[in-house]
Amino acid sequence: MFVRITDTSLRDGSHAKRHQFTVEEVAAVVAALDGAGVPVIEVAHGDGLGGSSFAYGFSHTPEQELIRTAVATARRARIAFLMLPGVGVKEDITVAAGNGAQVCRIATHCTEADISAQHFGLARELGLETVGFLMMAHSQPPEVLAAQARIMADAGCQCVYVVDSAGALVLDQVSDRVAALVAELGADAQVGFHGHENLGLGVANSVLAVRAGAAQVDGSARRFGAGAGNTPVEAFVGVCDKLGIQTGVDFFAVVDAAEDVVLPTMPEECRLDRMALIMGYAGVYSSFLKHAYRVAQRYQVSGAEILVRAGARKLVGGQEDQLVDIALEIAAGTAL
Ligand SMILES: C[C@H](O)CC(=O)C(=O)O
Ligand SMILES: [Mn+2]
Repeated sequence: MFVRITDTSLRDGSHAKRHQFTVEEVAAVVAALDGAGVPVIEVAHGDGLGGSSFAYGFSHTPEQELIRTAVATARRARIAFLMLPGVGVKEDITVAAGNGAQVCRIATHCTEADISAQHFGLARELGLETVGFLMMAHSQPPEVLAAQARIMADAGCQCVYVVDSAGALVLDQVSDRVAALVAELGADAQVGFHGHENLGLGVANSVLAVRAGAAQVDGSARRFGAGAGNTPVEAFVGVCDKLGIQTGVDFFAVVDAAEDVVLPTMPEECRLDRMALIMGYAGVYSSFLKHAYRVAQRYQVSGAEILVRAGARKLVGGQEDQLVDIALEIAAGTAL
């Protein structure tokens, strides 16, 4: 059994770093992960191409420059980028392809796959490999996700990911969703899994995804990602070795890369603390974490309560501004 790993430290980790990656950091991380045999490395603003903005946070360095750096550094790894239709535009895909990126990952909320069709079409015309992200996958049952995956595959997506954006999926809930996509897509497209650590299940969930038929799995060195971070790629590689699942990644080299190269770029370790746990428990989009801290501080209300209410409202990516509404409600004493 083989699973292809994509490391997303330089994209999902961008949330945890408030999008402040430098060219030097990207070059160092790509060199280390590529040297360890990680086959795909994702580089972009945390919210994908075009994410650098007042709403999501401005990047330190333009993402296309970071992509060029990654492409120039990698010897074996394919460089991937993420884009959310509406945050980025098709021109961003063309520019990234021109900069040498090879894998185009298009993310939509898990009931909105239809907005990805023209982006997959363009990516395939440009000769890019295509991956689709069905975000907030805990919020829909397997059959709904499978139907959405079909829309992406028919539009030219070569691997549809079950994306546990909130780190809310628990064990069999991953297997069931991945299995439903595998049954729906058959030979038309692969299935992938992207986990978050908010309930401490990134590695276990990812193993179950592979056992249910996932051919691609995401992780981040040192868990560097939104919320409590992503599936720790070095631990996942070690567990795969023990289970006889081939990854092509050198365990000792990726452990060194995580500790010696990725960790120094992190503002702090991604923690499984109160806020992160509440995100997993309440089903809140992991990238809301830093926004919730900021809003809680500004309005002097409980960040934990903001997250509980965000979960109850079933907010989706792009609704970051509603965290302010929630904080004002809490400050006004409005009941949930
Ligand atoms: C834009 C999001 O951060 C994509 C992602 O990694 C997720 O939903 O999880
Ligand atoms: Mn993520």
